[in-house]
Amino acid sequence: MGGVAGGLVTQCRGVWKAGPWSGDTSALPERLIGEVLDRASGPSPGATFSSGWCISPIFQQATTSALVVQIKDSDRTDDQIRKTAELFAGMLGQAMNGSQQARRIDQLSAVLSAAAQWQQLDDVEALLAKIADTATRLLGCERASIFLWDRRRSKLVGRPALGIEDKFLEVADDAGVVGEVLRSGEAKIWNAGSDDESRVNRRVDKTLAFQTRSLVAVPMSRSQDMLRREELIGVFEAINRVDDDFDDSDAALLADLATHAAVAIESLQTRRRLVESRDRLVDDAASSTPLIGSHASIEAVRRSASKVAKTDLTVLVLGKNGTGKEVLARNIHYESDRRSGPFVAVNCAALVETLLESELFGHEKGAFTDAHQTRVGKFEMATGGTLFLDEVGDMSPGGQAKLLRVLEEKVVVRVGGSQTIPVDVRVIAATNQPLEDLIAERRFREDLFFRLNVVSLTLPPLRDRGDDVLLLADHFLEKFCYQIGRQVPKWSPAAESTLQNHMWPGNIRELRNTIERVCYLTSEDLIESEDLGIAGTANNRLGGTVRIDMPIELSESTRLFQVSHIERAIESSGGNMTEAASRLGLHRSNLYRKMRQLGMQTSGE
Ligand SMILES: Nc1ncnc2c1ncn2[C@@H]1O[C@H](COP(=O)(O)OP(=O)(O)OP(=O)(O)O)[C@@H](O)[C@H]1O
Repeated sequence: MGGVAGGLVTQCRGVWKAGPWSGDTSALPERLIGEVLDRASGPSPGATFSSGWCISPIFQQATTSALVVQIKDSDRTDDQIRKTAELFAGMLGQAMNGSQQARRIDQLSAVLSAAAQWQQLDDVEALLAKIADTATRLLGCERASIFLWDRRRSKLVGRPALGIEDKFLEVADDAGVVGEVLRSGEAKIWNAGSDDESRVNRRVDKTLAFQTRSLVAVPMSRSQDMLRREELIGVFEAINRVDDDFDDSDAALLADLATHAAVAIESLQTRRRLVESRDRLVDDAASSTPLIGSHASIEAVRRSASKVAKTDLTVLVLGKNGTGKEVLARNIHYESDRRSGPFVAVNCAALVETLLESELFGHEKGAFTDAHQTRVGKFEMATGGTLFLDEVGDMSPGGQAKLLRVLEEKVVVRVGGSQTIPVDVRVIAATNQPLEDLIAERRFREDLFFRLNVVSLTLPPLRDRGDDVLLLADHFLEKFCYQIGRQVPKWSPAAESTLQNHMWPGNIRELRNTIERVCYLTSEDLIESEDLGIAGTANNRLGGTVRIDMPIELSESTRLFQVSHIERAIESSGGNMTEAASRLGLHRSNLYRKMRQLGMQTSGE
């Protein structure tokens, strides 16, 4: 074309920049270029000649450029020069658009792959550091920082702290460029030299011994709508682009990162809150079933339970009714790695044979007449946790065969279904019956016994636990008094010796029920022996009436009578529920139902 200087000129935030450029740039006709571009319209505007320059505009998605050539001593006609300039401008525009698009695609895929990695982190500090790291790399800048908004204190808390180890930086939420972003909900760019110096919070630079030359900051929000202030969670800032000033394409890239970063931060915080509240619930549940007792036999059981808790072995807990088999099973569960999973208890004796199968393994809709809905069984419910099978010795032969299969294959098939469902469950079984005798009588499968009896723990009867009776009595007294808001009374020496001398055929459950009754029915500061209402005391309930200090309604006294009557039957049957039920003229499962109706504690619930 005969030009002596020329090349590409691009407008960057109001300033013209030449590059690539051949020749001297000092004479760049900035005003003329601006005028030509202001006038130009359409996708391929023609070239303009003026004052010895040929200017051919190039419009792209994000930037405005022009091919600019100084014309001197050309032997070509104006028309030839114009056509050539337009041809080159068109080609350049296409090439630039293509490379811009390719760069954008590269950036977006880098953002997506970074965001996928962020989702896997479960530590907030590590996540923020990783996000800042990604931004620094993708924007080619020196630092990136996330300012989380502490609305209550009107502060923006910078994390990670712009390069200072183990510290964080706090600024007022209306200061500097980040403050502007928070106020407007819009991206802001600041470049030294071309932008107003007073916009930058230099106090931060001083604190960090750092020199900010350029920065871009975008809002971070839970919603796509950045103007919804209530959804803003902070500001994402990148500082000092290494090779250039920041421009709109950097702001767009940072905004993409900010969208994904906000989602990752929010979901991690939600996950953390959920985990914290779950842990609190688990801790509450664990502390609500303490294994009280310091007798040597209990200490030994406690030690073995702690050891076995760390494994996934099946445990068989042996002991008479009410000795605390379920409490021990819960303790093993809460000491194990499965503690955040469910603890599901099933009383095998409380269910008739036909129901037990569907209770344990679930059933499909229509499997039998009453199966109106598909129902998940206890095995499935306990997945990830522990299944406590109480009174396993009372299981029917059919139930035993199915249980054995599940323990061996670790899959269940719902009643009426054909699909096998994998279950990851630790089984703790318990019984008050001598399983060896049941095996000899062919009432319990030997192979199932060996499956269950991998580790066995035996709980002694309460009468063999010495001073544990008093420890447990104090524990229950405090618990029930707390429940009804009553000052904790004291035991008279005679009451203490009655507690210690009683045989406790119903074991800890009987003790618990006795103390509960005492708490509700007496009001004195001192509990006398006869208040206990147990066999051998002057005014016991076996011999006559329970002493009641407080006036109570007829329905309540009827309930108490029934409770007392059932307890008496259980006690005099030595805790054997089948025998107690037959003494009361009830089927065993009906006795359990009645006990539940009366608010009595039955195990396996
Ligand atoms: N060591 C203990 N510390 C505190 N409370 C206990 C302890 N052992 C048992 N209990 C309480 O005694 C009652 C009976 O305990 P649990 O149900 O665990 O006995 P069990 O042996 O499983 O009874 P069953 O044989 O009838 O199923 C419950 O109220 C339980 O909270």
